[in-house]
Amino acid sequence: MPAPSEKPPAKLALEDGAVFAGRSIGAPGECDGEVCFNTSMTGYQEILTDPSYRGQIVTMTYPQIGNYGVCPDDMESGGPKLSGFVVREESRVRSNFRSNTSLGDYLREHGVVAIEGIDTRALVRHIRSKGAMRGVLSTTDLDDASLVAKAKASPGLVGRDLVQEVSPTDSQVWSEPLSRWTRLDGSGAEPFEGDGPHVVALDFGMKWNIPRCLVGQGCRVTVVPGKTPADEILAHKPDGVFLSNGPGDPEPVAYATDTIRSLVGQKPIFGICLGHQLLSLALGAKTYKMKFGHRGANQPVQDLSTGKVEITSQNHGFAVDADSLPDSLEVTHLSLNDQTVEGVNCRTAPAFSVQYHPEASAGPHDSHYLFDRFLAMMRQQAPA
Ligand SMILES: NC(=O)CC[C@H](N)C(=O)O
Repeated sequence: MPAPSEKPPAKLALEDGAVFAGRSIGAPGECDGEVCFNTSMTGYQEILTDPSYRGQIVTMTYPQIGNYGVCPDDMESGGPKLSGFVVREESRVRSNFRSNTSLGDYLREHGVVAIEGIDTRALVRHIRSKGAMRGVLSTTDLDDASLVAKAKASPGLVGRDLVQEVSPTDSQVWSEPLSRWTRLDGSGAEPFEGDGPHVVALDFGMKWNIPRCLVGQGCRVTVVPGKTPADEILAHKPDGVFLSNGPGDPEPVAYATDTIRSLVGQKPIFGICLGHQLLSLALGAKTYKMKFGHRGANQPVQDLSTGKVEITSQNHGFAVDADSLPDSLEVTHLSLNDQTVEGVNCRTAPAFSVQYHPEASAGPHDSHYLFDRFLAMMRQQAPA
């Protein structure tokens, strides 16, 4: 790894004129996107490859990133999906028998523009007080005025369908189980096609740990593109339909809300994150853009049905508006940080969803029980 003095200069500029100068730790080039921050201490690899970060420049609040390298087992998709990456300091050493490459080499290999050496605390305080902002990260243009102009011209997230950039074009049967490093019982990880309830997963940019968890529950899992219409989904004869996470604003993904609306009541449905927002929209609720969102592995959520608090992994910048819920939807989970909606249940049909990530990766496993709830719902609805 090059010494800090040998790393080329890089700059991050925000649309409001703030500019942060640092050093490049990734590929040469320039990217734009919404600048957000994640408070996880670990999980940078899962964050880099989570397709929900499409269109975003992610800042890690934890000050040193890269310490445990990059491991082939910890991918959440086929490669980085975000726009750019910001850290306080890239670790000079990587120490992990599971890793096969360093963070910097991985970023360069995949063309990710990334910066270190900026005051990430100042950047995060800026975004927290002023709200999420568009930005530009560059190693090729270091002129402040030019960068700020480019940040202002960046399209942002609102009103764009980013799902189509990360959703697959073909269906596949999923057989990869949880890696043995994340299995709660520590057992091996041979490919496995479950013989339990058949789940058709609508992939809007799905994190791979979700189908791994479903297979871990014994489910047979068929992953289909996010644009798959209802009749094609039903032709797979599913016992349940899963709605995945995914990037950007849920409102423009109208083809998915139409599909979901016609599936509600026909099959048990479980949605995570974007899937939760799309289910809520399909049933008549509204979504809105949050000031700076929830991203981290330490977000407290209360399950209102049990009163229990779970610490959750989250990544979202939009949310379901509690005041817009139709009578058919009830709030089941609340954020204890800001009282926003974290889960809903349909009163009239077997369908529920959460705004956070029970598949963890990275993050705590407190919410894994939601996969059990989905399994129980499918078993209950199955014809005798
Ligand atoms: N992880 C997700 O599915 C994110 C959902 C949506 N893109 C948001 O930012 O709110």
